[in-house]
Order: sequence, then C-alpha cells, then structure tokens
Amino acid sequence: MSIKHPIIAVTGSSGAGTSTVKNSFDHIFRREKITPAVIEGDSMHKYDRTEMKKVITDAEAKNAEHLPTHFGPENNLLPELAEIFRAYGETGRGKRRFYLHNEQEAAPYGQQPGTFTPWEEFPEHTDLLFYEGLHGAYVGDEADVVQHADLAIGVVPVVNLEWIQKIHRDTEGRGYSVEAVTHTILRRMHDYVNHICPQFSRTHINFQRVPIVDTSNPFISRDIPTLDESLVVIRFRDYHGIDFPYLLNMIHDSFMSRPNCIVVPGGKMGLSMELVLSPIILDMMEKKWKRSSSK
Ligand SMILES: Nc1ncnc2c1ncn2[C@@H]1O[C@H](COP(=O)(O)OP(=O)(O)O)[C@@H](O)[C@H]1O
Ligand SMILES: O=C(COP(=O)(O)O)[C@H](O)[C@H](O)COP(=O)(O)O
Repeated sequence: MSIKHPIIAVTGSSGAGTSTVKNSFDHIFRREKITPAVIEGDSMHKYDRTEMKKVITDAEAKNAEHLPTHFGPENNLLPELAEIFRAYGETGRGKRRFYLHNEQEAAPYGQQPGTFTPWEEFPEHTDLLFYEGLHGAYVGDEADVVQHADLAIGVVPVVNLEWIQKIHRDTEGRGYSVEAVTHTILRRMHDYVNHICPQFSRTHINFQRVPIVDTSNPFISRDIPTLDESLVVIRFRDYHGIDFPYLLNMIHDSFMSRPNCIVVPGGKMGLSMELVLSPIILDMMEKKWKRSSSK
C-alpha cells in the first residue's frame, strides 16, 4: 500500500475481460490526466509458449495428477510480481516486460508470438501502477501480492460467459481451435478453483457480468452476449461510505440486490465503472499530491 505511488490491480481469469475493463480505466486516466505505469499479468509467466508446452508434455508423460497451467503459482513469477508492486509503491520505479500472444503483438518487436519482450524500466513520472492479469490479488506460500495493492478489482463474469468470451477471443484472436481452448479450460480447472477464484474474496470491488440470454452450453455459443443482453453485479467488500443513493439515481434501472451489491444494466457497465472508480482514484491522487506538496 502506498500513498506516494498507488497501485491498482485488476484481476480476472483468462477471458474474463480485464483487458476490456482497462478501457474504462483509460477513460478515467485520460480525463483526470493521470499517467499509469502499466504491467500485464501474463508478462509474469515463468515460461514462454514453447517452454510451457514442454512443461505440460513432460507432466503428461509422467501421468501427473494435475497438469501445469498458467493459473498455477509454480508457472508464474509471483514473488517477483509482489516485489515489483512493493518497489513501485516505495519508489515509483520498476521493471516490466510484455508477453506477445500473436503476430500482431509480436511484429513491432520483431519477435515470434508466444515470447517475452526484454525487461524494460517503467516510464518515468508515472502517477500510479496499473496491473491487469491473473494474479493481482494473489496470496499463497510463494508470495502475498495483494498486500501491496491500494485498490484490488475483480473482473468475474459468471463462468459460462467467461468461457464463451475466452473461446471467442482465443479462436478469433490467437488462432486456437474450440477443442484446444476447451482442453485448456479443463486442464486449468484445479488451479482455477484453488488459485484464481480465492482472489475475488480479497478484492475491494468485483464486477460480475451476468448474461440474461441462454448460455447453457458455452462450448457451442456463436456470439458473446452483448452488454444489453446482460446485467452487472457490482459487489463492494466494504460498502461503508459508498454513495448508493447517488449511484441508484445516476444509473437508470439499477437496483440494490444486497447491502453491498448494486445491479446495473450491462449497457451501463462502462458508466458504472467510471462512477464507482473515479472518486476512489481521485482520492488516491489527492492524497498523493498532498503528500508530495507537504515534503
Ligand atoms: N463487457 C464485455 N462485453 C462483450 N464482450 C466482452 C466484454 N468483456 C470482454 N469481452 C470479450 O471477451 C473476450 C476476452 O476479453 P479480454 O479483455 O481479452 O479478456 P482477458 O484480458 O481478461 O483475458 C474478448 O473477445 C472481448 O472482446
Ligand atoms: O491465458 C493466459 C492469460 O490470460 P489472458 O491472456 O486471457 O488474460 C495466458 O497468457 C495465455 O493463455 C498464454 O498462453 P498461450 O501462449 O497459449 O497464449
């Protein structure tokens, strides 16, 4: 946790929509002239695509009970991620890299898809660290990542929708077959339950998109349910101080489902995120700037 150099961690499973949610944060950052240092969670994978395939193949040859996955702590640099958070919170500095998922991402670097870019310094003079990925609220034997996050957000669509989104993105954008993506989902189930899901009990706010159309068989769904074909449950771990009357007034057709949960129409997800997150982020920045001016 840091007033001088705040850290926002957006966590979601693969295909949950964290990259998409980043757009809402970008609107807030642009409007409030906030410069984030961005780090993507898949840059903290331990292995590149070729190495990971070998790790999996070797485990299959040994009839391992649980096959290695990108969700598991043993295949990610989580102590290093916690250290990046800690150091940024203290100094506003640090290093990052990128994982290049496809040709489009890899071309600017002259590298192959499935590889990491070299480590580089965060840009200078950033106002906060913004993480989006699989392990922003992770706590385990290896590392406690979430302790360093000032604001931990969960992006947690109901799982049938998450699988539809992942299948759509991985087939359309990463060249995988539906069968290969389905196999990956199955292989990751143990680590999903034990390492991804527990994080959403630690996050300050979760955004859970719920489709109101049939997603009974996500493995044959042709399209991703649109925003207007869904609702969003916004859950606050600590709802004291949240101005629900204001949100209910500003977000048409919203309603409270529990004292800590407001439900909004899917089409209002972007507006709702900005209404909920802007005051929190602005408060962070006010404390930061007050502290730096009082030095
Ligand atoms: N709110 C949303 N409405 C419609 N499609 C979405 C939404 N959020 C994500 N998607 C789609 O789901 C897929 C996965 O989203 P992405 O942001 O890449 O997930 P992640 O980065 O968490 O793996 C993408 O095809 C994206 O367009
Ligand atoms: O799933 C993820 C991360 O979740 P997401 O990128 O969906 O947020 C892995 O980074 C990719 O699967 C990498 O594996 P591959 O090299 O097979 O693409």
